[in-house]
Amino acid sequence: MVTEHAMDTEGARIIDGKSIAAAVRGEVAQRVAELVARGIQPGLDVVLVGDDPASQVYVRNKDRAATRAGFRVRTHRLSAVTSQAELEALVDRLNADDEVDGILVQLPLPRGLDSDAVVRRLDPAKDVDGLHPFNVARLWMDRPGLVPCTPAGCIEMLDRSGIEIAGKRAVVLGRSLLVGKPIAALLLARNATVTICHSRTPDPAAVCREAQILVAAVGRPELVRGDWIAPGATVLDVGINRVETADGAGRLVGDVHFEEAHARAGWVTPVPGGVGPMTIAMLLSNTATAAANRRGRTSA
Ligand SMILES: NC(=O)C1=CN([C@@H]2O[C@H](COP(=O)(O)OP(=O)(O)OC[C@H]3O[C@@H](n4cnc5c(N)ncnc54)[C@H](OP(=O)(O)O)[C@@H]3O)[C@@H](O)[C@H]2O)C=CC1
Ligand SMILES: Nc1nc(=O)c2c([nH]1)NC[C@@H]1CN(c3ccc(C(=O)N[C@@H](CCC(=O)O)C(=O)O)cc3)C=[N+]21
Ligand SMILES: [Mg+2]
Repeated sequence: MVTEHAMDTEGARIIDGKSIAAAVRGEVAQRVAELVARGIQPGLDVVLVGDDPASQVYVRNKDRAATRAGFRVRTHRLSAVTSQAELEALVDRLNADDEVDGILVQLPLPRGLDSDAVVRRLDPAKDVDGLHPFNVARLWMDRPGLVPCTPAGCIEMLDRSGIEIAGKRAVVLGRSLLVGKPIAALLLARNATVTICHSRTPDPAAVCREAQILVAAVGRPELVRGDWIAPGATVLDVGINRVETADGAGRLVGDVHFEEAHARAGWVTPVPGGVGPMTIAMLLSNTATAAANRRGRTSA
């Protein structure tokens, strides 16, 4: 196997999402500075309904990163009892506002709200999460569009770590519209042979053991154990799970048991400090792209 040399007694190499994300954010800041020099102030509006814990982590880190990269950022915090009509009215308002380049509606929405209807209502040109059916179709057609941030971040981490995708066997655990499916589409577009596992897959451990690239996006703390991982494989851990600790403080863990993965894999992403920071960097990149596309590249 190509990656065998990477596995030695010291364990897997860590893919440092934090530092790769910092490099991406630096490049985005440059693009933002160019827009600002043309009199364009790119703006990102985030909608958070209720108090999903993973969304709270996202909002906290995203606001600061976006501001530092030169964006105008606004977070609309709505109560968990917001109605569908109120939420859609906000989306309409943001669609119509020319100062808004990117709109991100945090998922999952609280019970009773129809996220599909909300996402369909977004202006696809402002859909920096890449979830509108237009952008989903573009993704599966291998045409450039706004690509979901976490999947785009996973590919960026592989590329910037020099990990080959073409010809590899890839297994994606999870089939959500936000993460699992778009990651599978991007790996497929890059000529990996892709298998998708989900909650009805018999013996997912056996399927995962076939993977040269394994992406875990299930939202199950440390589901993936060492014996799910082929020696030398690349393991990307998308999971963001808050678990209780004895001192009551709680801590963040991924969908992969990090120590066991580290002992077997060739490359592994940590949680925190792995895929999460990349999601934010790619969100900023998408917002800069949306701003450049919307406001015209030739006007200056
Ligand atoms: N790092 C980051 O930037 C981001 C992290 N996340 C995190 O990633 C995780 C996944 O998010 P998301 O995709 O939105 O979650 P969803 O809950 O929408 O999807 C989970 C998927 O995992 C599958 N699944 C659940 N349990 C198992 C199991 N035991 N074995 C196999 N498959 C299983 C489900 O299968 P089925 O379809 O059959 O129900 C489903 O397809 C969460 O921890 C989330 O917080 C999310 C976005 C960004
Ligand atoms: N429409 C939508 N798009 C999303 O992309 C989306 C979403 N809804 N809902 C919630 C999930 C979760 N998510 C995270 C992104 C970054 C971190 C992140 O920054 N993590 C850091 C922070 C760690 C910390 O603060 O302790 C890390 O992993 O190192 C976390 C979680 C995006 N999501
Ligand atoms: Mg995303």
